[in-house]
Amino acid sequence: MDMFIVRGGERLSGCVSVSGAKNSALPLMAAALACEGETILHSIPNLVDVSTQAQVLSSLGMQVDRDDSGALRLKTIDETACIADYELVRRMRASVCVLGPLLAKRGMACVSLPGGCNIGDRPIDLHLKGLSALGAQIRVERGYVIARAERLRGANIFLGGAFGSTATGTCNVMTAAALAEGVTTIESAACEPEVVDVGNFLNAAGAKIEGLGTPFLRIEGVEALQAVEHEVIPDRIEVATLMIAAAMTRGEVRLDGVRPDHVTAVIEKLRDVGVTVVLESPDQPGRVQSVLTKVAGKLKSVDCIALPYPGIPTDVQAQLMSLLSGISGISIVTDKVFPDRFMHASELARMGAKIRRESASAILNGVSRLSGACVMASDLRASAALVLAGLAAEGETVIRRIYHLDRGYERLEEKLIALGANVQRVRDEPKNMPESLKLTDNESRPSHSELLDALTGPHWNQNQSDQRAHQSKKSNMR
Ligand SMILES: CC(=O)N[C@H]1[C@@H](OP(=O)(O)OP(=O)(O)OC[C@H]2O[C@@H](n3ccc(=O)[nH]c3=O)[C@H](O)[C@@H]2O)O[C@H](CO)[C@@H](O)[C@@H]1O
Ligand SMILES: C=C(OP(=O)(O)O)C(=O)O
Repeated sequence: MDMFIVRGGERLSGCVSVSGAKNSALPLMAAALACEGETILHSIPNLVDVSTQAQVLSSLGMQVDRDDSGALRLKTIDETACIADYELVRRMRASVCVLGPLLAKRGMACVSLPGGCNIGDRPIDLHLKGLSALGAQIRVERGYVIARAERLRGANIFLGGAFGSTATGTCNVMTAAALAEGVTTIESAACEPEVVDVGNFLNAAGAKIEGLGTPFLRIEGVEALQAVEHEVIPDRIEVATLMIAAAMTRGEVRLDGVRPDHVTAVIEKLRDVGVTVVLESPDQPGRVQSVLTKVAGKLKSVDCIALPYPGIPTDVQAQLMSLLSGISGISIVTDKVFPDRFMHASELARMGAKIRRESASAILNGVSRLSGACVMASDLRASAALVLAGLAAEGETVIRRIYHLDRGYERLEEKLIALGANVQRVRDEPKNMPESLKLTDNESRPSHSELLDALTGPHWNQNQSDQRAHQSKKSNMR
């Protein structure tokens, strides 16, 4: 297992390019199951999740190769397979996206209930509701969704749940409906750009989907989909993460290959905080372009709420919390998509953040500077939030269980290093722990002497007699 050692305090500056979107790439790969011929996907990021999805698809009879240009080529060579095994599917959420295409194309599917980031309740009832409405017979047995259908038939489907719509669920139902007989309408469809990307891919392959990007989709089923070549959209979550990294280090960073209209809510929030964000072509936000993020003056605390698109993405909530933890004043961060997605709060607290949880919100009392510590990544975006906190913190931060990060960011540390950050990837072994975080018993805690220094050091507002008392206590303790 690897860990990161981040030495904080470097101001990020320079330019990096954004990778293709993970949350587009994965359902797109699954949608290739529904097509005849060879699908070619460009700008698929090189991620652990992408190789897991490739393994899921190989187990379902697809040949998946990366060619010399970096494009992913996917072709069905055996249509008889229909079991997506627990061992693979448990590793990530998007593997459930094979369910709709399998049912529509092969008439049967046996797919393990999916895994994914541990960010709260993640049922798939809406996926199953939509596919059942299309005429599939579905049972959940021993951890698997077992589904059959002769020919799916169009239906009117409402995909809204308690916390909005479902992104992967919309991809599943939309792909199945594209090959169903007759017309399907989906109300409360997810509007996320990644869902639109999958819809555009299906339309290029011959599907008839109207209303993409709105909550109402009308899908006229077709007999077959013909494989096409497709370019994955830029990763808006990576864009937001790097913009926040620039803000937290008071840096100046240009990102190439951004769709600004996919991150409008984040840009607006950063501007509220006092960050300057300059678009290359402000009159054409729907065009892929460069975006400059820089900080000149003082930053201020703000409240923010993670919502379904076009709101602030829940996948950026942790990174924003990291930013706001280090800005003086009170900020309230609320997550209306995953109300329990606050695993990063206790780790940020190790770095000095003052955070109080209240149901779906975290109340932050921003500190002037976070301090380096040894922290544990709990999920993908929590990992990113901790890396950002480490960049801004005083001293060294060790982030363990960085494998979460590798699921969803392509070469993040390389990009940060290119921008001037001091980040090192090392094996998670006691010998690699930096001196500042080492203890004699090889645990990653500060030494007793450092703790005593903190108790008696100059950071206190003490009168002289208090200081003398602390000093004498310190010598007794030694
Ligand atoms: C691979 C992928 O694309 N992952 C993204 C996708 O996850 P994913 O598609 O799993 O997330 P959903 O959009 O389905 O979940 C949104 C909300 O709906 C609820 N829900 C979902 C499905 C369902 O059948 N029933 C139900 O109640 C969820 O618990 C959650 O509260 O969208 C999330 C929300 O933007 C992002 O955080 C994930 O990064
Ligand atoms: C939650 C995420 O991923 P997944 O849905 O694959 O768990 C994410 O990308 O932040």
